[in-house]
Amino acid sequence: MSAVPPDVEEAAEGTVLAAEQAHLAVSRAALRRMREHARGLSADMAADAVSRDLLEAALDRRIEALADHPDTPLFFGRMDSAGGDELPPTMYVGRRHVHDGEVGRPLVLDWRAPVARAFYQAGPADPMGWRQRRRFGFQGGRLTAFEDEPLDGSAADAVSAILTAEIERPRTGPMRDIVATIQPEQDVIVRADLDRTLCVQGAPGTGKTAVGLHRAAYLLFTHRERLARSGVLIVGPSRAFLSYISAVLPALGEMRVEQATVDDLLGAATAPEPAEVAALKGDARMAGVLRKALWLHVRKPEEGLLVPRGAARYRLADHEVRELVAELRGSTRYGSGRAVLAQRLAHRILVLMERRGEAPDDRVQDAVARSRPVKQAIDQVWPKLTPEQVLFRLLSDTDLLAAAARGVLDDAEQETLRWAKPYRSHRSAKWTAADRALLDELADLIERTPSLGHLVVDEAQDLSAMQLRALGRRCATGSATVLGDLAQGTTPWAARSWADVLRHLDKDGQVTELALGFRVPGPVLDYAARLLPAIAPGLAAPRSFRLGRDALTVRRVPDPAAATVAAAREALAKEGTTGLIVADDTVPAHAAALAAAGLDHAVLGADAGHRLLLVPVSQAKGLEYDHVIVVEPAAIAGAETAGLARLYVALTRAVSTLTVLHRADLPAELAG
Ligand SMILES: Nc1ncnc2c1ncn2[C@@H]1O[C@H](COP(=O)(O)OP(=O)(O)OP(=O)(O)O)[C@@H](O)[C@H]1O
Repeated sequence: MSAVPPDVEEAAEGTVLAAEQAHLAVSRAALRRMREHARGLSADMAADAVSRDLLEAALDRRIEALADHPDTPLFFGRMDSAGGDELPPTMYVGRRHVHDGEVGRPLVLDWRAPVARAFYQAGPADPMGWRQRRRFGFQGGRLTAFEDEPLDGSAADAVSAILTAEIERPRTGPMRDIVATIQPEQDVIVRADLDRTLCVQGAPGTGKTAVGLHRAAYLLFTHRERLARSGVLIVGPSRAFLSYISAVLPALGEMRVEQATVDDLLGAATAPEPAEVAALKGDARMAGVLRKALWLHVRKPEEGLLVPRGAARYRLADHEVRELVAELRGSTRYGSGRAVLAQRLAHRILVLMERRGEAPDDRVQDAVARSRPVKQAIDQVWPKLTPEQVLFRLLSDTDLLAAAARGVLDDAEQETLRWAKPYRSHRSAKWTAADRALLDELADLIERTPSLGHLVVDEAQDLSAMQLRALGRRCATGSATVLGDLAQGTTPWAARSWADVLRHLDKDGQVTELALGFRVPGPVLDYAARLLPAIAPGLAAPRSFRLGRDALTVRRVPDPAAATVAAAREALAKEGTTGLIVADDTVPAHAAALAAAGLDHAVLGADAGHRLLLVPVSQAKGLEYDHVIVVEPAAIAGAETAGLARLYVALTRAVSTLTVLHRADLPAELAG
């Protein structure tokens, strides 16, 4: 076979590139027309004012979604078919459908369309009817390169340069979507059916968060109507994390997905508490204790019921009331039980009326159910309660706690739970993070919590059984994508197995693993992995996609403060962001040192616009920076029970370089 001369090859490539640029220009013009068309649509055809408002809002969203962002490529891939009848000869894959208005010819297909799956999944083992995959390289919005991959197995097993460039690109701001480079094993998770709950274990930087967000976008596209009604929620570990990921879904055209921390959902803590108390309150056994505590408030009726109606008086004997209460006790939500009991009592009275020859209808039953004697009887037997009242009593009333916890918690555990200094009332009580999950459990025992269509839970390893139950009931009729890493668990109640997590969520789910890291360079990941035998002995050491030969520097320094300033200055001279991760209690000292040295910086959370961020280690989870400086690992490891796991999180935030500075000896597990 004769080789094609380089200049001829270059010219041919130039022609192909020009043709692709022309297709981009045509697609952009078509998108502009689609947007103009949407602008021209009127909401006036709506039947009434409410429908008009809804339609107007939908049109506004449509117009917004059709905006052409000059910096994001409209398509990033192309597939050429192998010639069968079922597939189009060519398909361009991009962030949204773009079609030619006149004939409706598709110019770009949304990456979430079923046919577009081939762009991510087709390979020599299964070309799925396609002959070739083409990836495009962009600079800003300009198409500058392309790369072809035959799907018949004739290509050398080379790694795509465009993919490598995308993964190695310096990070400059909030997280970006990965829609152009989703990997086959990630795509399987992204496109899993809506009714499947998936649990993804993955080492740092394997793309769990990215996959969770793309799955939300995929599900919203594929089940638009159903999920528009029931809703999708992303739950993340901190506000800083949510702000970091906040741009991803809007970039994929999904403007209306809720994002929340567990605190946002359950309420923030107003009091701290020792780890061992928190761990016990987070234990799944508390669900049974709370249930019992609540139902212990239903008293055995000692009296019958007397209902006067006009001149007549109707009487139910005490045993009849007892029977009705016993039937209902524990078989309904506590709150609805009150209403049902009122109706059943009223019904019995109605039967008495009929026996006396009256002909009462439903309205009479309702009136009796709402009458004063019935209300009084119910308030006595089945009192109205708030979650706060019940938890207040449980944590302050030794007898109630003993009765509710009998056979479940031993004496020492009951002692641990009880407030050492009880509050004066449920109104003045301060609640801890663990209490918030208990209150949520009680709220659900009283009134059913509404369920969403899908929940994405990130950093799920950090949630207690009781918090997981709170999330599980928020997707009781839906499904969940559960993401996390058992090695990064830092809470007193961190999960030890995903089977446990799924059980607490009350979901039948499948556990899968992502094994290839896209963030952390190989040498840095290997270094951090020295901690794994101590923090998660069951997990295999992660692999990295990235070589990053000079990525790791570990330096013992006589003056950490000065060395930190020097390292920060050095990092700032390079491209991208720098995260200076330090033990929480040393943040003010480091901030002062950076300010004194005149280095522009912000403490994480205060302001997103700075290239140098000072990060309290407790806030680092889920985040990433091009350059990371970790100061005094021993201080981080020594500050809390799960200190080594916290250190593992800190050491795995770097995209390009990690510098570890220490004066004290490194923790033995890391020293190697
Ligand atoms: N297929 C991919 N193509 C390009 N970039 C990717 C891909 N998968 C992951 N990344 C990038 O790798 C980085 C890490 O991804 P992500 O934050 O989702 O990982 P994670 O598993 O959630 O990490 P952690 O456990 O540390 O929170 C991100 O910058 C993400 O954009």
